[in-house]
Amino acid sequence: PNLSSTVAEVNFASYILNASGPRCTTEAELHNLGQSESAAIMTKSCTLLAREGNPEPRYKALPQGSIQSMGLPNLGYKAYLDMLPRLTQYNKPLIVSISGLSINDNVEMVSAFQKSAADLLEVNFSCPNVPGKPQLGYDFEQTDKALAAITKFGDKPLGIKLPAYFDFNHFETVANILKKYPVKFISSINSIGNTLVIDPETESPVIKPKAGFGGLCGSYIKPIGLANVNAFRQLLPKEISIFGVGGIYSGSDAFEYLLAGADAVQVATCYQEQGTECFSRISNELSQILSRKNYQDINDAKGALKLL
Ligand SMILES: O=C(O)c1[nH]c(=O)[nH]c(=O)c1Cl
Repeated sequence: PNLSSTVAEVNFASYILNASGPRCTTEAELHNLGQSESAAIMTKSCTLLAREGNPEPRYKALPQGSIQSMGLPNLGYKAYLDMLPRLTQYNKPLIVSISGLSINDNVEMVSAFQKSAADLLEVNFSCPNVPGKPQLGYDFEQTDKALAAITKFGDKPLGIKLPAYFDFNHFETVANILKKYPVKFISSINSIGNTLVIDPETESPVIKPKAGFGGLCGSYIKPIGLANVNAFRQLLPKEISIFGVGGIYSGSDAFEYLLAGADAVQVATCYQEQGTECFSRISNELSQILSRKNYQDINDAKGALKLL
């Protein structure tokens, strides 16, 4: 069956792409993604200047996912501006993730990438791991202010990477803010911020930064990602596309996001743990599920969740 998707009016050859974060910081990693079955090349969230990130250990694989507090390690936005033209050879959408530490930083970077080889801009409102920096997406006033500032210019599709919400009032408040601006997509969800994993043997947290508080990823958070995708699908106009993220390891996980209404899905932890083979495997598994269930096309199953 046909797995191709249109997200924010940009065509993707398949439904499965990499999420910002794992294995997408260096140019070599991005060329590797270009040569893989990932439907796009998505970069690690970038900041104005290069960053080392948080002290290690800052990533810990867990039985059903991971906990991490990387602290936005990246090469700085100018490095990504410079390498983008060398990544167009793979003929797949280039998505730049931008995570400024202030609204001014976001304005400077968004305006630069609006004039770049990027196809889509994903602005990260949900990094939970910079000490002293709250997640923008949990401050509705700042979210509104930031959107007003970064959507002022350029015609490349701009979207927002959102944190998880857990309350219908929050879904509605955020959806109403998004509808005020020319936002073309959302990516939902980011890791669940500020969780704590303790090792009873060492009697310590499993990661060093922020006294062990870090973003929870992987299978643990799939039910939260599905709920956020489905809630925003119902609250947002169809003109706003939705990337589903959170705990996708298999074609079945991807199919659940499809039923919830996702236009395409991003894979993070599974890509971190398994490498680029995950994209073709997950695509093939999804294709088999669609065949078995007699769906000819992704769009026949999109948002087709059958309530009890
Ligand atoms: O610590 C990180 O770099 C990080 N980690 C996350 O789980 N989400 C993010 O958006 C970022 Cl920017």
